[in-house]
Order: sequence, then C-alpha cells, then structure tokens
Amino acid sequence: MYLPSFSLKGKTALVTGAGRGIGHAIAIGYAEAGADVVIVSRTQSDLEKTAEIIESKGSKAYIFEADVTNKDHIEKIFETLDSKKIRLDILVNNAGMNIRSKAMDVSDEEWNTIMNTNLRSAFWFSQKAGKRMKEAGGGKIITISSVAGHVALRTGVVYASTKAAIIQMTKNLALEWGEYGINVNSIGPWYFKTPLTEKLLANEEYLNDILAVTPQKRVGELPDLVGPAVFLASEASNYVNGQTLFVDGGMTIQGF
Ligand SMILES: NC(=O)C1=CN([C@@H]2O[C@H](COP(=O)(O)OP(=O)(O)OC[C@H]3O[C@@H](n4cnc5c(N)ncnc54)[C@H](OP(=O)(O)O)[C@@H]3O)[C@@H](O)[C@H]2O)C=CC1
Ligand SMILES: C[C@H](O)[C@@H]1OC(=O)[C@H](O)[C@@H]1O
Repeated sequence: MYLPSFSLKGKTALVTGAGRGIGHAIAIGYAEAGADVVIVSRTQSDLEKTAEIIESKGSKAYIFEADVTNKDHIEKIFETLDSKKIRLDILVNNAGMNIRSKAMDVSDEEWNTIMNTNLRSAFWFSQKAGKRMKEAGGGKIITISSVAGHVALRTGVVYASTKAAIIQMTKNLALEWGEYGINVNSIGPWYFKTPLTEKLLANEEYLNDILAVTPQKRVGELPDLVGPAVFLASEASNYVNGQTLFVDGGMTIQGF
C-alpha cells in the first residue's frame, strides 16, 4: 500500500550539486517519486547524464550549469525559472565540498571556498526560493548538513563549522517561514561512498575507524538517503520543521 502523502507528483524540485553523488541520487529519487527536477552543478556532462535518467522516469529535467558560489549565477537561475513560469516547490541545498586541513594550516582561500560553497550558497538559494514559496503558499527547503555539524570529526574545522551553521540556519529559517507554510529541514549524513569520500573510504584503516564508531557497522548507501530526502520533500513531513535528520547508521548516538 503506497502512502499518497509521500508522492512528489506535480511538484518541481531544485537540487544543487545534482551532477554526482548524493545530489545525483536525490534528483533521481525525486523523479521516481513523480517530481520534475531542476539540476545545478558546474559540469554540463554530469548534468546531462542525470537529466537523461530523470527523463527516463517520465519527469522533466531542467539543466543549469552554474557555480553556486557565484551570486549572479544564482540570480540567473531564478530569473530563468520565473521567465519560464516554473514553480519551485522543493529546494535541496546539497552542493558542498571539503578541504581537510588541520586548523593551524587553514588558509584564507580555503576558508572562503568552503564557506561560500557549503553555507553562503545555501542561504542565497534559500532566500530566493523562500520568497517564491511564500508567494505560492508554501514549500520545502532541505539542506544537506553532516554529522560533522553535530559532533567533532577529524575532517576539518571549517567544513564542520559550515555544517553546524546549516543546522542553526535551518532552525532560524523554520522559525521565520513556518507561518508561510514553508518547511525548512536538514539531513545530516555520516559517511556515504561518493566522489567526495571514495579515496578516504578506500583506505582500509580509515574505513575500520569509521565502522568502529558506527553501530550499523557499514557506511551509507545512496538509497539510504533518498528515502529521508523524499519524506522531507513530501506532504508526509508537513508538520516537521527546523529539524536535522541524521542519516548515520547510529553514529551520532555512539557512546561507550
Ligand atoms: N559523501 C559523504 O559521506 C557526505 C557528504 N555530505 C554532504 O553531502 C553533500 C554532497 O556531497 P557528495 O555527494 O559526497 O559530494 P560530491 O563531491 O560527490 O558531489 C558534489 C556535487 O556538488 C557539486 N558542486 C560542488 N561545488 C559546486 C559549486 N561551487 N557550484 C555548483 N555545484 C557544485 C559537484 O559538481 P561540480 O564539481 O561539477 O560543480 C557535485 O555535483 C555535500 O554538502 C557534503 O558536504 C555530508 C556528509 C557526508
Ligand atoms: C562525514 C563528513 O561530512 C564527510 O567526511 C569527509 O571526509 C568529507 O569531507 C565530509 O567531511
């Protein structure tokens, strides 16, 4: 028995970083749930592959080759959506990156790149989508944070700071926009095998360290993330707001 409230039929979602990894999986999962998908990244060839799969599911794909750290690019995306009268029901701020420097070695350039990609872009996309969702009577905004925003990891203080900020931004936007029917939530993954992490996960010792603090004793598989992402994008989560859903195999509750 399929619960209709989980359907995304008739909805349009925008997913940043949809060319590879988690964003690619979420974009396709949304198409499978019935949504049309606006996909954004800097690599046209990746986007075309994602679009082909989305269209094979019977959904429309709208490609935007853009850099989320460039505010003009963000502006252009929304101007184009407006001109084409493409209504935005769901926004997934997924694009992100990391430079895993020790705190004492972080450069200004590294700080700016990580902050602009992971946090600043998510806010500008949210502000533009939020204005349109308010006019439309509601919408769903999901930002991909990380367990790194909740517990200390050895993967870099700047990245962790962006992910913690996303968790707080999620709460503040939910506080301001809840009355407009906008649900603002976040997903906090533990390790998933993607181009961002595949080199790390290929290191047996590092992988063993990960599994030692993961109750489910495995890293995440992309389908493990799609279900939570569909839930938070669907009407099934209409009374969930300001929350961060950790999809982590139990890692954040790991004690001793
Ligand atoms: N994989 C994991 O274990 C975890 C990942 N996360 C988070 O999940 C999100 C996705 O990560 P993951 O899929 O692993 O990463 P990947 O590096 O595999 O994919 C990142 C995607 O974002 C795009 N992207 C990166 N920078 C920009 C930019 N400036 N402008 C537009 N698009 C950009 C990339 O495309 P392109 O480079 O072509 O622009 C790519 O499509 C990130 O926010 C990450 O922090 C959180 C916890 C764990
Ligand atoms: C779990 C983290 O978000 C993930 O681990 C990494 O090494 C990546 O750089 C991210 O920090």
